[in-house]
Amino acid sequence: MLEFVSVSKAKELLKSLDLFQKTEQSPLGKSLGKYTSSPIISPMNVPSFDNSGMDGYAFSFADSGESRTVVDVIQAGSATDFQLKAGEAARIFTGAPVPKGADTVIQQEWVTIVGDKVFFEQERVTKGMNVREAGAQCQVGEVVLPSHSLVTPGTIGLLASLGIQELEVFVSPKVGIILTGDEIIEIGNPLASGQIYNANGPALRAYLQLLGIENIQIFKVKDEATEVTRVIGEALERVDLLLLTGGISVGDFDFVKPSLLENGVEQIFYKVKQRPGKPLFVGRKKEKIVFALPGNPASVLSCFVQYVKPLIQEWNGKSNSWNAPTYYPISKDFKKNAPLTFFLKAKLESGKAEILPGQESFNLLPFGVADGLVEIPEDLSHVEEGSLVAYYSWI
Ligand SMILES: Nc1nc2c(c(=O)[nH]1)N[C@H]1C(S)=C(S)[C@@H](COP(=O)(O)OP(=O)(O)OC[C@H]3O[C@@H](n4cnc5c(N)ncnc54)[C@H](O)[C@@H]3O)O[C@H]1N2
Ligand code: MOO
Repeated sequence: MLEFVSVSKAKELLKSLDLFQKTEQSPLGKSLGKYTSSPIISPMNVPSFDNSGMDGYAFSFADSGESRTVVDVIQAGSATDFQLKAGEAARIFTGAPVPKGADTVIQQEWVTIVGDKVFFEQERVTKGMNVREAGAQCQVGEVVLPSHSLVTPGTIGLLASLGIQELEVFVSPKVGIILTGDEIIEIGNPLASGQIYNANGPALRAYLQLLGIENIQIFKVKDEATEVTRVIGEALERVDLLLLTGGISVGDFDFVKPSLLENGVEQIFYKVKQRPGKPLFVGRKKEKIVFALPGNPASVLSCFVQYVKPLIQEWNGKSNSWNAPTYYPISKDFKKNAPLTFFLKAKLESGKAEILPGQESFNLLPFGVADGLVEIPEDLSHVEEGSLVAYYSWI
C-alpha cells in the first residue's frame, strides 16, 4: 500500500498506468479537438490534375518565340481534355486544368494581347512556372497525418481536400463526479446556516469540458457511509474515470476511502507530500481509474492540474501529456515552512512568476486572476527572488 508518496512518485505511478482507450469512426465535421488513433493515408493524389496557379496563359515552354496564338479559354472546373498544339496558348484561370501539350503558365500582368496573339518576354519565363503539378500536395498511399495528431481546423481542411469523410479517433473517457458533503448547496438556492455553495462541481465540469469530455455524470451524496458506498458502486458501473471531492481525509464523516475499497477499488497511492491536496487518493478497479480529491476547492483544482488533466489528455490520445513544466524567475523571495511540495497560484507579469496572496486551500480568490501554478519542491525551504521555478498553466 503506497502512502504519503512524493509528487514525482505519484506522477510516475500515474504515467505507468495502462489506460484502456477505445477508438471510433468519427465524421470529419465532428472531429475537431479529438486525436487520431491511426495514421491517415491519402486515398488520392492532390491536386489530382496539373492546374494553373495564376490567371494567365498556358503554353509549352519548348516552343520558341515570344508570342502564341490563343486558341481556347479554360475555366476552373473545366474538364481536363484540352490539347494544345505547337505555337498555341490557352487563356487559363487559377485552379483550371493545364491542357495537354502545355507545361508553363505566364500571369496575365506580364503579357500583351494583340488580336488573337499573346506576347511576352521569353526571359521572364521558366519551364513549369505557375503550374501546380498533380500530387504536389500528397500522393495516393502517403501518410498525411500520424496517429495521436490533434484534429485542428487546419487538419479538417487537409482531410476534406482528400475527400475523407470520417476518421478513426480516440474516444474520451466517460467521467463521473461524486460530490460529497452535507453542507453543499447548488447555486440558485438560498444558503441556510452552515451551508456553502458547491464550487467544486461547476469548476470540475468546466475543466472537463475544456478537455473535450462530453459525457459527464454528476452525483451528489450526503456524508453517510452506506450512501457513499452505494453511489460509488452506481457511478463505477457508468463511467471510465471517477472523480470524487471531499470525504477523503480522516474525519468521522470521511467515508470515501473505505467505501472505495469496499467497492473493489484497489489503492494505487493515498496521500501525497504536497500542499494543497495532501489526502489525494488514486485507485483503479479493472479498467476504471478513480481520483478521490480532497474537498477544499484549491486542493481539487491543484490536483486536477497536476494529475487528472495529464491523465485525461493521455486518455484522449494526446502524446507527451506528462510533459515537463516551463520555468520562470520568481518575482519575490519565497519561504516555505513544511517539507512538502507547494503548488502556488501565480500570475505571470513581465516574464516573472508572481505568487498571489490567499494560498489557503479553502480560498478561491487567487483563481480569479492566476495564470497557473508554481511548484516549489519538497526539499527547498527558501527560494530567492529571480530563481527559476517550475510553472504549470491551467491548460
Ligand atoms: N485532522 C486532520 N484534518 C484534516 C487533515 C489532516 O491531515 N488531519 N487534512 C486537511 C486537508 S490538508 C484537507 S485538503 C482536507 C481534506 O478533507 P476532505 O477531502 O475530507 O474534504 P471535506 O472535509 O469533505 O471538505 C473539505 C473542505 O472542502 C469544502 N468542500 C467540500 N466539497 C465542496 C464543494 N463541492 N464545493 C466547495 N467546497 C467544498 C468543505 O466544506 C470543507 O470546508 O482535510 C483537512 N483536514
Ligand atoms: O492538503 Mo489540504 O489540500 O492543504 O488543504
